[in-house]
Amino acid sequence: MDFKTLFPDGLPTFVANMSEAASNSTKRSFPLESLGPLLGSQFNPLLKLLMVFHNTAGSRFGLDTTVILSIFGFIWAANKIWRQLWSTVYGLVQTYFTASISISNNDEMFLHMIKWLASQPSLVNSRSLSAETFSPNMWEESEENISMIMGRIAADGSGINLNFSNQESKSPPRFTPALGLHGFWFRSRYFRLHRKQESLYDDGNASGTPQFRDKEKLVISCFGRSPEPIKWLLAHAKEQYYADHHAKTIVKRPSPQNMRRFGGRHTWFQVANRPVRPMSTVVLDEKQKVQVLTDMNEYLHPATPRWYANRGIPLRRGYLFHGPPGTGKTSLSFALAGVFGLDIHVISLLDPSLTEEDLSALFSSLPRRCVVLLEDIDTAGLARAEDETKSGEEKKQQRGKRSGGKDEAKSKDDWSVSELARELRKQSDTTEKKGISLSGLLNAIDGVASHEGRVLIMTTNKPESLDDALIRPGRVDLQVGFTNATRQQAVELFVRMYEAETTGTASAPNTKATVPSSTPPVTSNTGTTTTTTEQKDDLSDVSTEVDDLDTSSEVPAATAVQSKLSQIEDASNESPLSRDELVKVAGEFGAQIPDDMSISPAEIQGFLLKRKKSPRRAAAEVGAWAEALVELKRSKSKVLSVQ
Ligand SMILES: Nc1ncnc2c1ncn2[C@@H]1O[C@H](COP(=O)(O)OP(=O)(O)OP(=O)(O)O)[C@@H](O)[C@H]1O
Repeated sequence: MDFKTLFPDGLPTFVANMSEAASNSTKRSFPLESLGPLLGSQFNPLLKLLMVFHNTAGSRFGLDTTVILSIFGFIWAANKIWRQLWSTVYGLVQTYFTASISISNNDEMFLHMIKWLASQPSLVNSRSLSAETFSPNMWEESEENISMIMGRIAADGSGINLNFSNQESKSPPRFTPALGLHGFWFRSRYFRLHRKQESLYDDGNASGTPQFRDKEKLVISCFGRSPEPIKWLLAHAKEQYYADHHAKTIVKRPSPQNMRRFGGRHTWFQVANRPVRPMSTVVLDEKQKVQVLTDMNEYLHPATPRWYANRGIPLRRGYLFHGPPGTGKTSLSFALAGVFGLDIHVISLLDPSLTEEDLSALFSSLPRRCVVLLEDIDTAGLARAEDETKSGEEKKQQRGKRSGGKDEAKSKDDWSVSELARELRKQSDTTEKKGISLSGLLNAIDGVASHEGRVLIMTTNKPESLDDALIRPGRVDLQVGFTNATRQQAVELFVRMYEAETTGTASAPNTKATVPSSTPPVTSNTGTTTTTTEQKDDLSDVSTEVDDLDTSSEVPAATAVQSKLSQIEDASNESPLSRDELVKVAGEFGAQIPDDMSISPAEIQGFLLKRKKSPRRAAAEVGAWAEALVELKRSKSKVLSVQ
């Protein structure tokens, strides 16, 4: 660096100038321009700007820029010191005067806390939020959404059909505190929430490619040396999460394979949260119902684990529900889960991604008490491994048969290309169809490391095709047989279908209706048929009016649609039946169901649903329908002539 150009008058003169400028505040002539060569040409514009500011501040406002710069410097230094001090004090307070609990997003507790935080107005109105799409399920539709849907008319121009095209637009996103620090009050206490995200190196995802995976964590802290207040908060959040649990049955299924690997709450995911199915809605022989209820109640009793342990019996209970399709096996499973307030975990053994290891992991991550439902166990293709089923001699014989009776097998060296290709295909087929073997399933349900406390329900349409090992006592403790509907059950289904409409109560019905001894010709019941024809006439009148509706403006049309809809409903509804009438019509209905039990409750329910507001019409039409259905089954056709 050329000091001569930098300090043409010599360094002492420069220093003297500097001190003169500093001491002479009236002149305010700090030689900023002399810094130019010192800083280099790239700082010239900045220096010029500073000089303009320096000159303006000095000449116009009488300010000394050195003082301003000193103030800024002081503020910066003070800020630095304050921050340092704050972080030291904060660290000390955090270490010695606060308690904290951290929750990983691998745990259910994370969901409880997030749901609770999302319901806190102070937090959802904060400036730093994270938004997520949140779709309420069928039973959580808001009033506002319902009226919005009711107000929209389908694009088919009918003027009466509802339109769901933008149903999602009205469900607001869910807001939760964003990543970072937040503070909130709960029961007069101040809590701090730190929502963190960490990236973890995951070396074996489903695709086999290593990658980074984000993992979230919530750290909740409060003042004081005891974590008790945080525990109360967590307990409260959990309570809120399960607030309506007594009225709902949570249905879970195994998570997708790439999630299952992470274990914990990622093993199972919730697919539904539906209202509890009342036991009374399952039409089944009362004795069987009571038997299974009592058995399960006894098993779930808090004293039972000790009783089992004292006798060295593993704490497991298994039920087999068998019977034709649509006879109520799944319905009873859900009703039982509802009665005992248990979650239901449904596993499909046909899931191609399910391995035996997965199955064991799924069983071992079940909650303490729950219902595990293995549906249609006969279709799962469970096979004993070849070694389990065949003796060595049998296998030898079979090999002999395969080689066409020749003793010496062809050496692999002698294979033709086509034989080689066939063998390779066979091998790849067997690897693809590996799935779950019988021993794999048995191991998962009652192996040494298997979960205790669960209730296992297996359903099947073909109990005779099940392996003896699967249904031996200890694995299946109680069998419940379901049959197609008897006449009496048809009566019960009928009463249950129309009861709410007639008496206003759907729960705890007391079906006193019985099938009359003689079958009355209800189809030729002229009174009923006349009513139906009249209703059809009414309906066509209303439809014509509805076609004339002006749908160009949405709001008046919405009101008009609602009023027309209620007119149509009124027209299709029959006059309400009194309790006695209902019992009588139900009896007439039941009497027309074939007594050879060839129709399932699901089929009867389907028939009634199509006439859900017309009990008399249902009773009038059931004879023809049942006849057509029986004929259809006999001819093995799939096309219904009467519905
Ligand atoms: N016994 C019954 N009581 C009341 N409703 C029944 C009964 N059986 C069937 N249903 C009705 O029929 C429908 C199908 O019943 P569900 O799924 O329970 O039959 P399933 O025996 O499990 O059939 P699948 O063997 O095909 O699985 C349900 O909507 C249910 O309400």
